[in-house]
Amino acid sequence: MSEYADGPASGSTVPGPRAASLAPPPRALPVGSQDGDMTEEMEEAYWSVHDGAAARATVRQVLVRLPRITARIGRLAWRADRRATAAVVACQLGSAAMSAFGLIASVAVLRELFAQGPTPDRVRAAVPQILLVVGFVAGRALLEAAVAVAQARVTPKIRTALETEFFHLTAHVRLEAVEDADWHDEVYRANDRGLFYARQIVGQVVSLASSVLGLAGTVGVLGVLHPALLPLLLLSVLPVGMAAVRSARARFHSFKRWNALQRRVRVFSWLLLDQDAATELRSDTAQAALLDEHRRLITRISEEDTRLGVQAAVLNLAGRGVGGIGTGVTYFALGAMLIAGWLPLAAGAGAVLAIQAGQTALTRLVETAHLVYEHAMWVDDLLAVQQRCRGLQQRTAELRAPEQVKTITLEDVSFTYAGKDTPALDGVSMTLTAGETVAFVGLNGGGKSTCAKVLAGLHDVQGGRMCWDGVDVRTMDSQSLRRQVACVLQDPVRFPFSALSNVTVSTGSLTEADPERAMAAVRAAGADQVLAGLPGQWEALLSKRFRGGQELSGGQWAKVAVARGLYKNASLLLLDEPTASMDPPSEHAVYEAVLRGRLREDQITVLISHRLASVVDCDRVYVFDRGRVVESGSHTELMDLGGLYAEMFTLQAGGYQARDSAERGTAS
Ligand SMILES: Nc1ncnc2c1ncn2[C@@H]1O[C@H](COP(=O)(O)OP(=O)(O)OP(=O)(O)O)[C@@H](O)[C@H]1O
Repeated sequence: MSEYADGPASGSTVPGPRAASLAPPPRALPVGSQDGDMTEEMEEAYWSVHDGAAARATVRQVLVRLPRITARIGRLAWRADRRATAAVVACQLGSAAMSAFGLIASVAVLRELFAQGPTPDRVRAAVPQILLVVGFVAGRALLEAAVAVAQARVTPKIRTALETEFFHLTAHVRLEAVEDADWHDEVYRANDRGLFYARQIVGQVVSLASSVLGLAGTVGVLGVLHPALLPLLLLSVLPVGMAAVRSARARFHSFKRWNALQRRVRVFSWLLLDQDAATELRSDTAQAALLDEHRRLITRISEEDTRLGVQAAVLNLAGRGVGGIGTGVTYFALGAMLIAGWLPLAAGAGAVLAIQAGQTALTRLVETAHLVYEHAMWVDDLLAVQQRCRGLQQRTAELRAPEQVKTITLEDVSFTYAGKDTPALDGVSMTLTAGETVAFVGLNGGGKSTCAKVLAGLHDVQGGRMCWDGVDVRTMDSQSLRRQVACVLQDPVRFPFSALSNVTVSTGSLTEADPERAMAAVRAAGADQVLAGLPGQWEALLSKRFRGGQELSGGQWAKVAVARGLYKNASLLLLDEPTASMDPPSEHAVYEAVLRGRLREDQITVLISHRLASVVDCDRVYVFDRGRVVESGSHTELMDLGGLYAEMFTLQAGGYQARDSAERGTAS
C-alpha cells in the first residue's frame, strides 16, 4: 500500500502524506515473567527450538532413535571419507574386543594368583597372563589412538562438505524465499546450531558406539564366567543408569536457561564492543543502560552456574547412593554364589572387575546418548533446511540470456509480494532499447524498485511477461540473466575487502581485475579521488575492523558501489538512488557519466531517483504510482502534460527557488 493518501494536498496534485494514528507508548515496557528481562521469551526463540529435546524425551524415544541417528551420521561419514569411516568402525570393534580379552586375561591372572601353592610359584604362573593383559591394554590404547586419527580425518571433511553445500544452496535461493521470515529463521538456526553440532556429533557417536561395545564386552565376559552373573550386572547398573539419566536431564534443563542468558549477554557484549555502535553509544551516553543490563545478566549467569553445580553435586550423591545400594546387593549376591560354590573365588574377583567396567560404560552411554539425541535434532534440522533450499533454487535452463540485449519489454506485468494484498506492480508495460537511459520516478512505494528487481530477473513476473529480445526470460537460465545485469542500490554492501576487490566482486572475482576497465569505472563514478586518497590505494582494505583498514564516508561508499556497477559492464545497468548520499558535484558527475560517458554504448540504463533535476536528460521518464506507470515520456513531454511529474518537478524546483529568493530578500 502506498504511504500517501489520495487527493491533492494544499491545492497540489501531489498527494500528501497519509495521517496514520499511533497510540502513545507505555510508561514501562512489559517485563519477563520472573526477572524483568526478555530472557524468558528468548528461550523459545527460533534458534532454540531443539534445546532440551533430550530432557523432554522418554528413555524409549531415545533408544528408538539412536540406531537411526547412528546410521545417518554413518552415511554422512561414509560419503565424506570411506577409508577413514571404515577405519573408525574396524578400530572401534578391535578396541572393544581388546577390552573384553583384557578382562578375560585379568580373570585368568586372578585365577593363577588364587590357586593353591607357594606365592612365588603362583606369581610366576600368572606372568604369561599378566603379559597378555599388558598386551591387550596396549593394543586397546593403540586402536583408540587409531580411532581418534581416523575420526580427525573424517570429521573436518563432514564439516567442509555440509558447510560448503549449505552456503552454496542458501546463496542461490530465490530472492523471495530469502525475504521470507521463516526461511530466514531456519537458515540462521541451521548455520548457528546445525553446522556447529554436525562438527561434534561424529565424535559423540563414536563415543556412544564405544560405550555400547564396552557394555556388550562386559556382558560377554560375565556370561563366560557364569550366566547367573548377568542378572547381577543388571542389578548393579540399573540404579547407576537411572541416576545418570536424571542427572543428564537436569543438566539439559539448566543448560537451556543458561544458554538463553548467554545469548542475551552476547547481544549486549556485541553492542558494547561494536565499532558501528560506538559513536552512537557515546554520543547518546547510552553505555550506562547497556552496562547495567550486562552486569545484571552476567550476575544471573554466575548464580545459575552455582545452582547448576550444587544441583549436579546433589544428584551425583543421590545417584551414587542408589548405585551404592545396587552394588551392595550385587556383591552380597556374589558372596552368596561364592559360598554356595557356584563360582570359584578368582572368577568372583573377575566379576567385580567386569561389573565396575560395565557401570562406567553405562554411565558414559547414558550421557552420550542424551547428547547424541539432542544434537542429532540439530543436524536433522540442518539437513531438512538444505533439502528445503534445494526446492527454492534459482531456475536453471539450457537457454542463456543474450550477451548484448537489444530490447527488453515488459508486457502488462504484475507482481505482488508474498503476504501483501495489493500488487507492487499492476499492469506495467514498457520497452527499453539498447543504448538508452530511462528514469523511474514517483512517490514512495510506487513500485520503482520492484520494477527494477523484475527487470534484473530477481523476481519473476506473476502476470504478463518480460522478454529479452522477444524471448520470455522465464525460459532462460537465471544465473546467465544476472550476469547481464548490474544493480547499484541505495545502501550498497560495504564489502570488507580491498578497494579493488570491492570493484571487481561484481564480476564474480575478488582477485582478477581488468585494470583499464577498473580505472574507467572508478573515474566515471568519481571514486578515483576516493581511492587516490587512501594509503595503499587499490589495495587499501575498506574496513576498520581489520588492522590497517580504512573507513569511507557514506557518499564515498556510494561512489565505490557505482564503480562496481559500471565495472560489470552489463547489458542492463540499474541504479536505484545510488547518489542519495553523494555531494552535489559527485552526483552531477555520476549522472554525467551514466548519461554521456558510459563504458558501454549499447548499455540500457535505468535510473531511479527522487531528485528530478537529475533525470531531465534521460531519454524517457516513467512515473510510478501505486504499482502503475501513470505517465511516461521525455522531461519536456511530461512537463507539457502538466501531470504528476510536472507537479513534483515544480514542487522541488520551487522549493529551491523560494528559499533562494527568500534568502536574497533577507540579505537586501
Ligand atoms: N520485499 C518486500 N516485501 C514485501 N513488500 C514489499 C517489498 N518491497 C517493497 N514492498 C512493497 O511494494 C510496494 C512497492 O515498493 P517499491 O520498493 O517497489 O517502491 P518504490 O517506488 O521503489 O519506493 P521508494 O521510493 O520508497 O523507494 C510498497 O508497497 C512496498 O511496501
